[in-house]
Amino acid sequence: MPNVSPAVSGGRRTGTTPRRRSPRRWPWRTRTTPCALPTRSPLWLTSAEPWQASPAYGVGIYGGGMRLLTYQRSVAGPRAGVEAAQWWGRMARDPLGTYGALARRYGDAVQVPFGMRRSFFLLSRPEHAEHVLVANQANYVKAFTYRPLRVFLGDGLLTSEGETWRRHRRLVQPVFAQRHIVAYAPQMVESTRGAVERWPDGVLLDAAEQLRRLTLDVVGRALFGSELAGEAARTGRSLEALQRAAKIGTFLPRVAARRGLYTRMPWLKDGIAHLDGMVETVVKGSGGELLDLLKESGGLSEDELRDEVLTLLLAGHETTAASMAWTFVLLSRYPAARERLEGEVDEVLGGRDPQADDVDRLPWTRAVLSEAMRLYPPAWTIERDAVEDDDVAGVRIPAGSTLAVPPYLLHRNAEFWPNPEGFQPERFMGESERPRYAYLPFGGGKRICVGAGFAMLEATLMLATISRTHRLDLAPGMTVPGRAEVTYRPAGPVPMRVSRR
Ligand code: HEM
Repeated sequence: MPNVSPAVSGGRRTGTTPRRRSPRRWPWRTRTTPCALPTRSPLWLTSAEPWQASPAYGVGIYGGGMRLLTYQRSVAGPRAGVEAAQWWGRMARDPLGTYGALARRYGDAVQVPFGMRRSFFLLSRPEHAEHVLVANQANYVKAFTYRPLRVFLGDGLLTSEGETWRRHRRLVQPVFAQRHIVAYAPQMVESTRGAVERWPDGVLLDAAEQLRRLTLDVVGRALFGSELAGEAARTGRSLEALQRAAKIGTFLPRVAARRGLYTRMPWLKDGIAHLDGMVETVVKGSGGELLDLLKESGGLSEDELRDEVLTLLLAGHETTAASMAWTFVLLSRYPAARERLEGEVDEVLGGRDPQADDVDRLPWTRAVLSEAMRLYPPAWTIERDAVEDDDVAGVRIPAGSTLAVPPYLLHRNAEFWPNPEGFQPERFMGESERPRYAYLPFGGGKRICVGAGFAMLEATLMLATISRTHRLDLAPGMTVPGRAEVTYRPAGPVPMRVSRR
């Protein structure tokens, strides 16, 4: 983030002119050349090729000296200098809230200057997402915001690029093919049934913790043949630390090694040591199908194998746990949707636990999950850096810019989602006229979530298995705030009363 410090200039009172408070001005702002077109005017937004018409200028203090910075402004947004710096300050504290505020103030495409002549673009229309993630995906790499995560996940699928990413993806993808993942269904149901039977009737439990434990158990057993449920509480805390570090690290310069992060965030060390230990245990274990495949491929070095195992363990349980927690919170708030869900589960399953081929016969159950992921997408933002200049559905993007296409904003764009804040699973029943990229909980293009099919199967089976016998009710008077870091999840414990149906 640029180091911009405000200064104040005031005029001395002369003669007998009545005392008037002179407006305080930022000195560089008085010298700023305004855009030829006002950035917030509708004219500006409808101009045929606005970026050709006028660059925007900003002056700020960078690297100790005052410099004039030019930004090719193609869409509305805060001005370079203090105004942009204030937004960056907000973003560091509350990224999701600030993205929402920027979109409300400036519209579906927002440009926020940062650093030396670079810009961040916040794009929240389906055609933006389609262009960046699919149509011209070759022009985009994972954004610099993934840099702190990369320090820990290294060459794992989530954070690698280029030939390394292609090699890993070719290895891992076959394990997640539809015909393969149905074989994990019995394990998913067995783990869920085991967990649910241990829940004492009528007692308040932390649902977030219980569901994290369950998803870690499923991923550990199904993919790696390891029992990890007992590690869930510590893993949860380690992940909290990792996510916080990833958020803070985005705003630190030169974060390229663990040591650099530990110096600034010593509290991180314990958590990372725990995750490393867990990966070590998994790698040394006898393995599930995925681990065997990764080991036997001969295509991965030892370090790459560890990076991949850690990536799949983390990406594969935290996201599903968050979406399950949000789903139960919503069901507790919307009893009619819950009754319909229980009715469907009772009718289709007739008193037994579900199997993989029941999933197609549980449309309302799947719609409930899809709607929960619309309102609370665990991967709430997707970010890329542009390699070359581009034109994203009318927004001119200079090379080196960073772009965010946040599912959180796309999923709440009122143009495509009437009553965007309402929980209405019926939106997902039957065909829809919506553009394909108005909904992208699993991303899109070549970097689409490799575990999407696994996650949907797991979540549907879990929800049906739990709802067949149990109900979860949010403790009276509880509100559940979210925390958006790498994932968007409940900010703390989610106390819910478990009762047998
Ligand atoms: C509800 C659950 C899940 C959600 C919402 C989710 C969401 C996402 C999204 C949006 C991406 C794309 C990120 C980007 O383009 O920058 C992604 C990537 C990925 N996800 Fe998931 N995910 C879920 C579950 C899983 C599961 C169960 C696994 C594995 C067991 C998994 C493994 C991965 C991996 C390895 C990547 C990186 C893929 C690549 O870049 O090639 N995810 N996920």
